[in-house]
Amino acid sequence: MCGIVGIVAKGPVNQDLYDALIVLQHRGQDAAGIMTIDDGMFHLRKENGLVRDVFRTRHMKRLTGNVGIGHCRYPTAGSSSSAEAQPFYVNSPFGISFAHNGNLTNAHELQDEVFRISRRHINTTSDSELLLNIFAHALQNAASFEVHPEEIFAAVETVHSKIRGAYAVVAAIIGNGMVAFRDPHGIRPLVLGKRQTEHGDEYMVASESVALDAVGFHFVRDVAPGEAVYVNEAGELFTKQCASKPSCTPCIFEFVYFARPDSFIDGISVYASRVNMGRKLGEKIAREWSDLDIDVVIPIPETSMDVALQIANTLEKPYRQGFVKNRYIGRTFIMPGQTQRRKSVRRKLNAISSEFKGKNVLLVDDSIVRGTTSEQIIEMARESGANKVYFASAAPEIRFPNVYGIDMPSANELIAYGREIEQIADCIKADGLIFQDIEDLVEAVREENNNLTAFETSVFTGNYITGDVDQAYLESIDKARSEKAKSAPVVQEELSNLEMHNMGRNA
Ligand SMILES: O=P(O)(O)OC[C@H]1O[C@H](OP(=O)(O)OP(=O)(O)O)[C@H](O)[C@@H]1O
Ligand SMILES: NC(=O)CC[C@H](N)C(=O)O
Ligand SMILES: [Mg+2]
Repeated sequence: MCGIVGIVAKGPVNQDLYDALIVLQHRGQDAAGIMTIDDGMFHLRKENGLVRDVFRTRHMKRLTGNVGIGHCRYPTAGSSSSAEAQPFYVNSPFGISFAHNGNLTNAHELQDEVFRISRRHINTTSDSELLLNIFAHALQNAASFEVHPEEIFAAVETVHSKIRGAYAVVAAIIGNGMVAFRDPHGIRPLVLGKRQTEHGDEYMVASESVALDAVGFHFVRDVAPGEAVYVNEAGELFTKQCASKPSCTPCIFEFVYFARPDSFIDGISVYASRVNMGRKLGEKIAREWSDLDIDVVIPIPETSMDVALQIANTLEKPYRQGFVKNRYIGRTFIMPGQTQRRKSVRRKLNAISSEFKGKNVLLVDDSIVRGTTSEQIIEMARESGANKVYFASAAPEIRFPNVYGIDMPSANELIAYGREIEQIADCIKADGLIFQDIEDLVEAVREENNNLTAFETSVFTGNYITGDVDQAYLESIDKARSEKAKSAPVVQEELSNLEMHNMGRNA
């Protein structure tokens, strides 16, 4: 997952973009970037690292201008070279900078077309750079220097017709303004916000509504699946549905894990959906484990806390904080390699022994993906003297790779792949293990907005909403992006890709 943001304001946007990226940090910890437009020039700073480390005062001072976009990255395609940090940039037409959350499923086929037909060179292995070039080529024939909104929307229509996969995009065009659009299935989230000033209205788009809150924009609405939003430099807003058959099927994993609880996605409070998940799972535990003597419910910080509290309420059992999270360590799951992920669990979480000693504990997590966290946490609970250790997951068993912006390319790496629940329990050494049912998960989220009829649930069901994902594609991403592939020497070479960054005229 990545975080994207874009602002067209009446004054400098650098600080607001930075503050928005800080609250979107949970969506991508590998790299961050901001590109602003000032006086017909782009100013760019992007680098590997957390937002707070990438931007120093000297960079912020150079990021001048009233229009800009930002990105924090969690790679799902290409390499983790800083050259693939975003925003990306092309010089033609006009000069376009571009940031993308999601993952394309037909990037490979398009690569050849972009070179042979569009005569455009892609200098990285990033699917986002490819997407930018498809958009740029579609806009190439705009009639005048000042692009008409209809020309922007026609370019987005072309993008929709060529691209498959998940994409929430924001772009800034020199001399024109900001464009944002969302894929026709609405897999990745995107919201529109507005701020009124004495000089006129300012607009902002962001991956999550929490970014609007952080910088004082009020939430206007979600960008609809397939829709494009264009704000010109004068601050006028234009919108158009650019997909022929849009449908709203957001990624359910946003609600399970990715998004912050204080965000709203497609009319759904992420927090409320997690409370509902806790209630549903609590009811299942009460039904199926009525004979178990659970003394205490303990969350595995941070994301599962809202779920665990509701499970405790439903079971009428005490809720206790048995693990303390080190506030300076980021999310484990979105770290780039398994070695780093394994090491970080114990650095990040420490047990309060008194909460475990002699007790039958029910540990709760939002999901079990590779089993990195659950296995170590159960070991820690036992070292702290727990009697029995039961484990509950607010998401069902994850058995299928993700192709839409979550870096889970390889079924073999998923602990539930090819295993029944008892076997998974054996692997993580739990005395009992229970998963949410998929119907209950969907219902928990849908309860908050009945207008949504379906979600992107492929990691649980193997049904990919875009309908174009076959075994050959899954094998190709497994080959390219599995842990084994990532540790192969070829990736090291890839890291030395030309790191073509552009700091603008004043660099
Ligand atoms: O089975 P695994 O492969 O370990 O993945 C699942 C775990 O990873 C995530 O936590 P993470 O530490 O990323 O973030 P959090 O602090 O938001 O819970 C998630 O909340 C689970 O705890
Ligand atoms: N997680 C994401 O949204 C990733 C965006 C893009 N596919 C990249 O790898 O950079
Ligand atoms: Mg977690």
